[in-house]
Amino acid sequence: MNEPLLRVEHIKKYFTLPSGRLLKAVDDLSFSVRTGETIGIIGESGCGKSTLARVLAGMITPTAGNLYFKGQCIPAGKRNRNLQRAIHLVFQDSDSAFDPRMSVRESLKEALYLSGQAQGEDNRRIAELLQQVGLENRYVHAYPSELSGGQRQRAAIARALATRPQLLIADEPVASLDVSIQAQIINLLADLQEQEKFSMLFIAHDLAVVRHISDRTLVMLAGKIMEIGPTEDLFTHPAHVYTQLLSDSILPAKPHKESIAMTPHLWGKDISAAGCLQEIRPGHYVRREI
Ligand SMILES: Nc1ncnc2c1ncn2[C@@H]1O[C@H](COP(=O)(O)OP(=O)(O)OP(=O)(O)O)[C@@H](O)[C@H]1O
Repeated sequence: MNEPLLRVEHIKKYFTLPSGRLLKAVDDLSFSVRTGETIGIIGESGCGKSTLARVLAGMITPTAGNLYFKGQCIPAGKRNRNLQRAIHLVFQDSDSAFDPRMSVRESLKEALYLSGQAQGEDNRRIAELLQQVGLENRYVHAYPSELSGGQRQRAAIARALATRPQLLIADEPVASLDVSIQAQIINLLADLQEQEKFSMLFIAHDLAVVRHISDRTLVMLAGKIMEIGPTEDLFTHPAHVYTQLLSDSILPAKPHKESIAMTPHLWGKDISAAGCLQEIRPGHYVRREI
């Protein structure tokens, strides 16, 4: 069997809060990302999606666990430039993703430089990137504040593409955009993935979008995987009670802070507690109590 692009093995990320309490934001996650596939990651606010994204993108060091990129172990906190180029994160808030003092051209140039691409090629490559993301060339000298939210997100995607990533992690990439623009950006990401053949982790609260764009879907609760499987199978026959609640929209997409800690205890027992993932259908795993 082919080695997956990325193998995530028993990754944990714990934070020590000022009160001294240990917050298990990501708690022993294991899964693989295959070349060219999109995995949607869903789960209510605070379940650890962004923390997982930041660990995978090398922005924070995991408390424990291992990552393997194309079979090679990536030592925690020791990411080289090749890997930084290979895994790229696109945030929800494209505003803060840019240096406000740098024009679109300067940001793209910097990304090309950091990814070690030939400098004489800059102008051609920048024009090509802007065209790929549907941003008119006249915006090349614009500053982030001069762009609309949708244009800024296109520029952020162009910058991600500049490094020719093999894995793009999109963390709520359309959440801050007008509804009318959201579909454009989603379709853009899907088209680019088709062209460039990168793998994608797509984090979103909007289940319809995840269902539309993902080959497989991973459901998180309290830092753990509750269910992972082929998207259509998972949405049509959700096997974990939490997935059923999410897909029936019984749980609000963005719950109040107080309800976050409540959810695992909805039925008087902790549905995210111990247990292990069991395969119920080919490639479809569900957390079951031991
Ligand atoms: N640097 C940090 N220090 C302490 N706690 C943190 C830190 N970063 C995240 N957390 C906590 O870890 C938990 C998971 O946060 P995370 O942002 O990963 O959730 P999320 O599922 O992405 O939420 P959302 O959907 O609202 O973006 C939350 O309780 C959050 O408050």
